[in-house]
Amino acid sequence: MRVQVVEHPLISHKLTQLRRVETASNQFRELTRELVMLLSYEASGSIATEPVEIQTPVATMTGTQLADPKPLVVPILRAGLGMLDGMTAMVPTAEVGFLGMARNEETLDIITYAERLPDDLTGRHVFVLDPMLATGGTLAEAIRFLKKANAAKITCICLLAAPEGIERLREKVGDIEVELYLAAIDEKLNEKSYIVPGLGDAGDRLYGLAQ
Ligand SMILES: O=P(O)(O)OC[C@H]1O[C@H](OP(=O)(O)OP(=O)(O)O)[C@H](O)[C@@H]1O
Ligand SMILES: O=c1cc[nH]c(=O)[nH]1
Ligand SMILES: [Mg+2]
Repeated sequence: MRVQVVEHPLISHKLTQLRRVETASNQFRELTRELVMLLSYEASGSIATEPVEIQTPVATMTGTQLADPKPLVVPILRAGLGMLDGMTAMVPTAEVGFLGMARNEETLDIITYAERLPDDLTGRHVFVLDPMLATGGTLAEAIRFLKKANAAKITCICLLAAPEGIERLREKVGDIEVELYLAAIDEKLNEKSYIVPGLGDAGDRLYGLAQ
């Protein structure tokens, strides 16, 4: 698994604003959208393209377009939904599938309450969106679904990760090609498996209420 922290002054600035406890939900949503647009520029660097003949007002030329099969973007509900808009703005041909997952805050078990993915992902490049990689349980379970459907390549975009979660994910993903793009790797998990210093519960901060 390849892990890349995307370093850029705008990402650092916006992430710092996002972390602040006083940042309200509407601002949190806008910052999330902007951060995903910046991260997706790097994360989509290996997306497949093909040549296309076009006519400009002056001449014909061979240009470039995103190739088929179309990339699939999969936000993990709830919090990943806050990243969808920024991603589809940047990757206009993308199709969208959904995974609804919640971690039981006592046992840390993952409950999958919604799954709307194509049955067959053979040859498809899948982008998974979830702002937080804490213990790694949620992302590992999402990758298991995508592997089962035969995805060719999986690129995960997260805002924050804990080192413990990255290690767990590394052990779990096995032989499939997985990339992980992040705005930052934080210090650790606390006793409730929240990322420290983190930004709190991303879903609650985006949508303003508890599950
Ligand atoms: O790495 P893990 O330990 O599995 O934790 C990370 C998960 O926790 C959060 O979702 P949550 O379960 O709070 O659901 P929500 O998005 O509905 O708030 C977050 O968005 C990840 O999906
Ligand atoms: O810090 C954390 C850990 C899990 N889920 C979150 O939203 N935040
Ligand atoms: Mg939550």
